[in-house]
Amino acid sequence: MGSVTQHKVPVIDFHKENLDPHSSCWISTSEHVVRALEDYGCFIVNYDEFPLELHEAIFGASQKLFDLPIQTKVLNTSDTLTHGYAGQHPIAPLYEALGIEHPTTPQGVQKFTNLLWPNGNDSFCEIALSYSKIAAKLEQTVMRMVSQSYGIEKDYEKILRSLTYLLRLIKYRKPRQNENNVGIASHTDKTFMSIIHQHQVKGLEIQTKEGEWLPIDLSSPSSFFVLVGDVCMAWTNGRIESPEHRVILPEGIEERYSLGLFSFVRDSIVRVPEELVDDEHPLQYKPFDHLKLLQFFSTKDGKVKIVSKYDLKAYCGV
Ligand SMILES: O=C(O)CCC(=O)C(=O)O
Ligand SMILES: [Fe+2]
Repeated sequence: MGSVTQHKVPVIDFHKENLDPHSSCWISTSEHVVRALEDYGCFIVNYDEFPLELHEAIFGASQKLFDLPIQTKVLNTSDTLTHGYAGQHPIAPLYEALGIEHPTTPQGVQKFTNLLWPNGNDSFCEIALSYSKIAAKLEQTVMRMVSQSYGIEKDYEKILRSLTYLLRLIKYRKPRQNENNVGIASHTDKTFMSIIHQHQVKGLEIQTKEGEWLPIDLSSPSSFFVLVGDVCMAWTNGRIESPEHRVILPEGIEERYSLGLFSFVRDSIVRVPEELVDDEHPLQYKPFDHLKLLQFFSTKDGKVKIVSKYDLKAYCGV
């Protein structure tokens, strides 16, 4: 009988001391982060810097947003695929989402707020901006650790100059009779990186490389889920892989709210850094344009297709 390994998504604490790049624990934390990403493509982070009040505030704000009439919510359109309102889709009937473009800037949140609340909503602006800045900082800390470990900081600086964010606010309603409880079917994110936060109700699951589904338990209000998108997988020449994930709504819940801070590389070609290509690691992905990748994986009516990481090879595989 072979031994059975119990897989568990790694949990890493980020606090003041290990977030100082000059500290000795920065190095050990970086090693932990890189190992988690290489093994699972994701990890849970307990992020000390995140205030409890902001957790309550952003989900309170999100609830009010989804309570707006549908005619108002559909005003949230975008020139960029997957960046605007999504809902009532036959393949994901429980899922509804709105997207704030450039949410780490006052102009970005203001533009979104003006559209949905023509009489203004300063509190929403303030909350969405504070939340997005903290989540973006978390992503950048993680990627600094990764790029330092791989010796590709210069390449990361270049990516960072072209990086734009989208804050997606998501609501899943409970299934009606005869509907199944799949909130979002198995997929990998077509992002550079994704940072997920949730409110009380569980349901997010990831698939390990061995094919096992693991629940993501974000039990504390300061827990976040960091996951690699397909674009980061290609950029690291497959050193880290984007994990398949899905949302299965637990029995008996009324609804589930979550938030995704997603990053995209705009107006710049993504190339695998030379340092990550050698005899042992031949080049796997050709240089590509992130927004064209979104187009490649979208249907004619502008909806993103639910596809896996293996499909990326069809777009930019060598
Ligand atoms: O709601 C969640 O927890 C995850 C959402 C997700 O995977 C996505 O929007 O791509
Ligand atoms: Fe996702």
